[in-house]
Amino acid sequence: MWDNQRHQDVNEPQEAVVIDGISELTTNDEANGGRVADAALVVEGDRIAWVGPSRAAPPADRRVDLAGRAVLPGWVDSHTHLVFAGDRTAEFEARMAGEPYAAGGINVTVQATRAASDADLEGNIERLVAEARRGGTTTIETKTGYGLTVTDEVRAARLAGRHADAVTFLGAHVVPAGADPDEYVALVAGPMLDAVAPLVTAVDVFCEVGAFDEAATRRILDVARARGMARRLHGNQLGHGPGAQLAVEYGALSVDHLGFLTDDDIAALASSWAGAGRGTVATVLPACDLSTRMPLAPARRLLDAGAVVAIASNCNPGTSFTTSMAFSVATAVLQMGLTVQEAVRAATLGGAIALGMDEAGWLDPRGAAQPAVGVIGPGRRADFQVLDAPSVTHLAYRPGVPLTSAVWRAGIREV
Ligand SMILES: N=CN[C@@H](CCC(=O)O)C(=O)O
Ligand SMILES: [Zn+2]
Repeated sequence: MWDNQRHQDVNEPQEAVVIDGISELTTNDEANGGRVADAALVVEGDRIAWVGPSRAAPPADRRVDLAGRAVLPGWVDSHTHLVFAGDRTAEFEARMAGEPYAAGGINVTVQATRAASDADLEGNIERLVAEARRGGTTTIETKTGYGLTVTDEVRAARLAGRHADAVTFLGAHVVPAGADPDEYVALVAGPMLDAVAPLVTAVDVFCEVGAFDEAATRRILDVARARGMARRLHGNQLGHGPGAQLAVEYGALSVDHLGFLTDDDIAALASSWAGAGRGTVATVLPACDLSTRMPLAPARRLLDAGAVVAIASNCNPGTSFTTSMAFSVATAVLQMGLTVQEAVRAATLGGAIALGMDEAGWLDPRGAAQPAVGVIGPGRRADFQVLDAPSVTHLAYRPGVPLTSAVWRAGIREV
């Protein structure tokens, strides 16, 4: 029977642990059609060593019996903003009373974040990463963007890099209160980017009315591309804009939000995957769409057109104060028209593709090369979650119920 004790010895070199009694194993691996019934898997060190039907499981040093529970990859949350202080409860209450969301609220968090100590900021990141882990998240990206001075953005990147698997530079979040817009864009694309570059893995711009227009977005993306840095965009969140098309043009890893897309935008995102290289992932943020009372991103149309879709939490104090990927998945199923399997894939492998972590050798913020994530298959990082349910269908069938009962990351049971 599955016990709830943490297994401290799992990461001993080459110890083989067979996880057996899996009613349904979601692998995201084409080698087995993405799913294996009555399955087992073997963990060795920090990797998956074997996956297959229970009856064929090889001998191992230790056996864990899941007694008919479902296993799936750990969530890969490819979009969060965890480096902040303060909260925006009052703004949320006003929104629920009918006020529209406006990007200007970001400056409220900027003031609180600048005033906070390193210890307070780091404690907040740690708490939120731990909360995400309890909910099944094994890989998490986070962004700067509530500092908006060279010193504060560097501090955010440094603190984020101690706890997140990927750190994105979002100096181009909004123009800080009192700053000249042109001068601020020059600062972001110049000295600020120079200072944060060693600490981050990608550059992001909030391309939206009230944040950065097309010309400013191009200016920053041109510099990021010339430096060989990965690009991503916040786009098409508050209205239709050029974000999705710019993301494809600049070969961005992802464009995120996407509540306002034309057929042409959807076609561009889909056709970005037509060639041999990587395209741009369409990342939808269901919890944010609900919390801002904005239109839901057209995830169904994106998938039908052939786009690669990711689901992320967008955890931040303004538009989406949740780390729950399970809630995001359930919402994508119940409100956006995805099947459970599509939503689970988007929240695991989709996120890994959006972060460039679906292939081995990606570098974490400490500079260590990591095995691929998002798939449960031989050689992949041993990141997976156990549900207190017989299938992933229960994630949407029983919405709001905390079904994740164990979480393994890099071969270690952490929850
Ligand atoms: N859209 C831009 N940035 C965040 C919101 C940040 C905030 O309101 O504090 C987002 O992804 O939703
Ligand atoms: Zn965001």
